[in-house]
Amino acid sequence: MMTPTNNNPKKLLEVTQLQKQYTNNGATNVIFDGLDLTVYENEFVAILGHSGSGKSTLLRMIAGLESVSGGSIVLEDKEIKKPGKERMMIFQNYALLPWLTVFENIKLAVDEVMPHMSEQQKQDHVSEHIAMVHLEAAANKKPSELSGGMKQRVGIARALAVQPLLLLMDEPLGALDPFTRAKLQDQILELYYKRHQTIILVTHDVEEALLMADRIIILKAEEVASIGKVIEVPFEHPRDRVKLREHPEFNELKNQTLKLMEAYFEQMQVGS
Ligand SMILES: Nc1ncnc2c1ncn2[C@@H]1O[C@H](COP(=O)(O)OP(=O)(O)OP(=O)(O)O)[C@@H](O)[C@H]1O
Repeated sequence: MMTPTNNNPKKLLEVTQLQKQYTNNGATNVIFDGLDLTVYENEFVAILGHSGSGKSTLLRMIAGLESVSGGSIVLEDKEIKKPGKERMMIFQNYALLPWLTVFENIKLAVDEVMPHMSEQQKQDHVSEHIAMVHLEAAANKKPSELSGGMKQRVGIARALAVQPLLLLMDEPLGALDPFTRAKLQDQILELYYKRHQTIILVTHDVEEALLMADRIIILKAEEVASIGKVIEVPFEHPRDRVKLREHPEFNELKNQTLKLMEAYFEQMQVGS
């Protein structure tokens, strides 16, 4: 695990003096004006912030789905200009192809990024990832036959099958009921431990961020969006949600974070 005590963590992603603005009908809306952020290898970073604080815009720029207006985003010495297979994004709305089965949805991604593998190797690779998210029994089902939680597990399996350097998750569990959500949080953590996957997770949920992340970046939006606070989450991995919820430090940190976000929200209301 990437922990604050790791002596010499390797930088994976460097966001430097990032600027982003949108111009619509001649009016310019500046979202970021000089944001800096470093993410280290094998780190789990959560980006928290209220609606409109720029979380999705930042993640989409890291994914290469959105252009930057200034500054740079560099992944392992390579500047990000467009989407690439070393960064996989998981969306809230699953983004599965409805006419393909679970197996075929994942296979499509594998075919695209692993052309050097034999057909048998690719099929084994897909099966292995289906097993990883415990969906063996649903391998030949279409997305319409699956629950929301199952669809999201397909999305996770598909993203991990591509073996990205960086996994980007934009509110991936936002549409799920609390129990399915908790189960998937645990499964994502399990994959994080097994694969040493570097992850950036965008979420509104303070408890989710504290339960999962090594470090939490809280965005605030006044005139422009910026990093309001960085929290190094002090709890050892692997984490147990039941024990953590009873931990006084967990509750203290949760309350402090909520208060801070409320204050940022108030400031935004005043500014807008
Ligand atoms: N295509 C666009 N054109 C103009 N402004 C945009 C565009 N996309 C986003 N914005 C603006 O950028 C700001 C940040 O939006 P963003 O969606 O990144 O916030 P967010 O924190 O992800 O919000 P939410 O939690 O509601 O998803 C908002 O003020 C939004 O209006």
